[in-house]
Amino acid sequence: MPVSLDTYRRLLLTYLKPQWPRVLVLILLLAGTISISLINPQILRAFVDGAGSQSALSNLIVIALFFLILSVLRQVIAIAEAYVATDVALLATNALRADLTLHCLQLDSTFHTIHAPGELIERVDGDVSALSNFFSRMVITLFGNLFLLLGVLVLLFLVDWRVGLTLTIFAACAFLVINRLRGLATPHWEAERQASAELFGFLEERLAGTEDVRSSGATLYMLQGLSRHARKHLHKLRLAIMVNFSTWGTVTLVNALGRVISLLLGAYLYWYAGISSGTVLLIFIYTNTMTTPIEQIVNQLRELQQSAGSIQRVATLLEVPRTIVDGSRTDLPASALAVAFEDVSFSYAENVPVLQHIQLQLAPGSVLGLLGRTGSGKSTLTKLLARLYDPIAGTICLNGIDIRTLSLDTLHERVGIVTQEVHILHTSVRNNLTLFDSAIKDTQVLVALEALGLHRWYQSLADGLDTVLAPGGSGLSAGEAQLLAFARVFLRDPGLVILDEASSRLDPATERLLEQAIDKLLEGRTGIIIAHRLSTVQRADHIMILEQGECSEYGLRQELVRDPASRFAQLLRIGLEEALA
Ligand SMILES: Nc1ncnc2c1ncn2[C@@H]1O[C@H](COP(=O)(O)OP(=O)(O)OP(=O)(O)O)[C@@H](O)[C@H]1O
Repeated sequence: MPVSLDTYRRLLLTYLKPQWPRVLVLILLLAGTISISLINPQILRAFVDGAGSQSALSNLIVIALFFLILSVLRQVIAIAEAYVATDVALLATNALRADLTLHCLQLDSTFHTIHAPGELIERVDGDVSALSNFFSRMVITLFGNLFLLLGVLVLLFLVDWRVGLTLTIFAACAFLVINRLRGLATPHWEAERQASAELFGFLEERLAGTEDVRSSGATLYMLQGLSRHARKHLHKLRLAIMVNFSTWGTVTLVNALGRVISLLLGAYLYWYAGISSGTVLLIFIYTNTMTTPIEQIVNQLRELQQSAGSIQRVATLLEVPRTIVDGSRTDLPASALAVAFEDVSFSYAENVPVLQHIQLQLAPGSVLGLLGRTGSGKSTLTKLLARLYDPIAGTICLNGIDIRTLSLDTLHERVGIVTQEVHILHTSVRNNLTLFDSAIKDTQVLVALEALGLHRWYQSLADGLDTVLAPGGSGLSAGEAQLLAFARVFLRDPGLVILDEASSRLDPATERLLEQAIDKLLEGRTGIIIAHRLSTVQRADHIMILEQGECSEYGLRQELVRDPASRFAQLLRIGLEEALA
């Protein structure tokens, strides 16, 4: 699909406008090189004609020196131009990269379910890098070359109108040919970048699951998949290069034709119109100078073709709307929060209900134990509270405020979630706990570690809070990783804590440590715990049992325990851990 001019315009305006002084310098430098390119052939003509008419040697030396100075100056300007252009490109691409990253982070979970992280990395990095030339040179060079071409044609008209007219017709024909070629390769480059993104997506996904791949003996299968993706990429790349190459070959032929025309014209006018040999040289050099901008324009168009794929994909990504609309209210209290679900229903896909008509009232400071078999919708219910998704019906309130009207920052500050899957970042312990919030002091971090029973672990660290943790937390036990996740939430001091208890069995000592940490975490806070263990369930004031997305039982734990007919009492009799397995 061709990229609309409006897309180009919007991207350029958004990312070049903030750095207009640099862009202005770049334009001035470009104007300098254009002027020198137009003046140099005139000097050469003066030299050749001067030599032909046996002008004084001193005159010729002055002309040669002038030519030399201008040539050096042109190089200096070219270096400055490259420097400023790189600056402009990096600033623009970094800003775009930051915008895309932010946009991806803000997109809802449905989007992230469809797009693998590797694919997004390729989008945010690969495609944006491919756009760097677009920002730094493409438009400026395109216009610069266009001006150079116009300047050459005007000067050729001044030499002789027949020369000017012939070469203008040639330039127009050359443009028509080139224009027809424009856009031919775009779909091929788009397909190439898509194949590249898929290759990266595949690699990322498989490398993230290295242990599973190895332990399940799927290495060969994975390599076959990799080779399939690599083959597809190679095929698309080859096709795109071949289409490009044919464009390029045609342009070279057109340029050679231009040189031949200028030589023939020069020879004709030398014999029949008496122009000087210097002027013949001038016509040839100007025609040469003219073929350069035509070639460069094609070059730029070629790169534009290449980047059109990236531009299209970046623009498409930026246009993916956020289904989760940010609210503006920030007036949640700093204390424990009341939670209410009013007839909430949700589904990931149409007509496949995952939660149906959920009613729930939790007073500030109380704890809900959420039970249910795997796939019953427990995690989904907690995701709705963090607004990773919005319900399709019903309302969720915190302290009587519909969470859709709350600012997402406030919501995420006041609702802390610990999932079973703890993401440990490859950075210092401090950063892992504060999540780069420099307002959190080291003393607070140490208090959190102490409170959650991690002080022994902390003392074993070689560099204290500066100790860098291995990527993915591979150096940590499951219990330690869970406790670190608790500490993260503890430091943010939320009013509601959601805890997806680890279902894996831990050794009794670690389990005790986790129990104490959970107590500490819930102190003075409202809690929702997806519980797998009896000991955890016992700290809940309310119990909710989900079955296939519906609430099959909800009430005060003590009352449910006392009622032998209750589902909860049955679960306790069977044994919670066995019943929920
Ligand atoms: N991102 C998603 N896209 C589509 N369906 C999903 C998604 N996440 C979960 N589901 C489906 O929704 C249903 C409820 O899943 P959910 O993870 O909430 O259950 P759960 O009770 O928390 O299970 P578990 O105890 O195994 O974590 C399941 O059928 C699951 O397959």
